[in-house]
Amino acid sequence: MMHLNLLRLGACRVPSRLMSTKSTSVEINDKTGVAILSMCRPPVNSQNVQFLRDLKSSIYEIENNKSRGLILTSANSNVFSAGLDILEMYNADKEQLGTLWTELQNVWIALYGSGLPTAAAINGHAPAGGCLLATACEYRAMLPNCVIGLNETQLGIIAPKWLMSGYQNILPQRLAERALTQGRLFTTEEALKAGLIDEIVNSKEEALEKCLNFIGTFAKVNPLARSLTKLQFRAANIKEFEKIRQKDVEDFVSLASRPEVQKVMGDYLENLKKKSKK
Ligand SMILES: CCCCCC/C=C\CC(=O)SCCNC(=O)CCNC(=O)[C@H](O)C(C)(C)COP(=O)(O)OP(=O)(O)OC[C@H]1O[C@@H](n2cnc3c(N)ncnc32)[C@H](O)[C@@H]1OP(=O)(O)O
Repeated sequence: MMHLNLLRLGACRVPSRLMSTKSTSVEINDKTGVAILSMCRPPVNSQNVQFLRDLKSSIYEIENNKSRGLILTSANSNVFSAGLDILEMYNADKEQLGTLWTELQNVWIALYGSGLPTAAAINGHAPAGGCLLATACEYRAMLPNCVIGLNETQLGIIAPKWLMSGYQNILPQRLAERALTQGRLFTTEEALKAGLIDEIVNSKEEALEKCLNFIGTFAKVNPLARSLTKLQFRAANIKEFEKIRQKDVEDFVSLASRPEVQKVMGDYLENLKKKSKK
């Protein structure tokens, strides 16, 4: 069914502009002005340095092109994003770890601090860094039988405060604290109940349609007023992040390079590989 807001945005088959990088592709519908940013780094959109750089440049390109909104999704059929590429954290030297973390920060601030309406069409699993991207957006529609959450404590690592901002924007404090300390991954159904996602959908197409509808709710709102209002809500988290940005990289490098943390990562990787061979 074609929804009212979709009609307001004039969604129909119209020419689209395409832009792409090695691991992202962007389609901007000329009529709606809404950009669909697809992550395409098979098999699981794990976030290595190049992928994060591509994502950042696509986000800024969409912002600079004066798109009407941004929908983040995955070109992979069952994973939105598996989070940071553990292969790039395991046995990495301090410089590599610092670069990876800096690029993750850059992507987060580009998305969380975007003035555009942002929505995530979560068409697959979204653990850790995948959840980070989804919760940086303003709206989430997700497919059933998937998981989403910040499971860092299960890897022996700690999500810094800025990384928790998405959770804190969305979940009640008590629930956010419990989920983070447990390293809990929510099923789609649990995520809806907790308020971590907005809707459950049956297909990627429906997820995109719901996201487009969400963006359509702003069709009659002045874009600058909307954007400044959004950023006022996010200003305290952004300011706090900018204050600790450099130290946060140092903390990550120091923690991630500890032998006991490297051992947990190595074991975790091995289990992932064993599981995928079954
Ligand atoms: C020190 C301070 C740090 C602070 C905070 C850190 C912030 C973010 C941290 C992170 O993002 S850490 C990454 C955490 N990610 C995960 O725990 C997810 C792990 N992956 C999975 O659970 C599953 O892969 C999946 C996403 C549910 C998908 O399952 P599926 O069955 O579809 O695919 P698999 O067979 O498991 O995997 C295919 C293939 O990909 C490899 N792989 C999966 N995830 C990662 C990853 N994150 N990094 C690198 N590689 C990954 C997996 O090993 C398989 O490889 P092959 O065996 O085929 O070679």
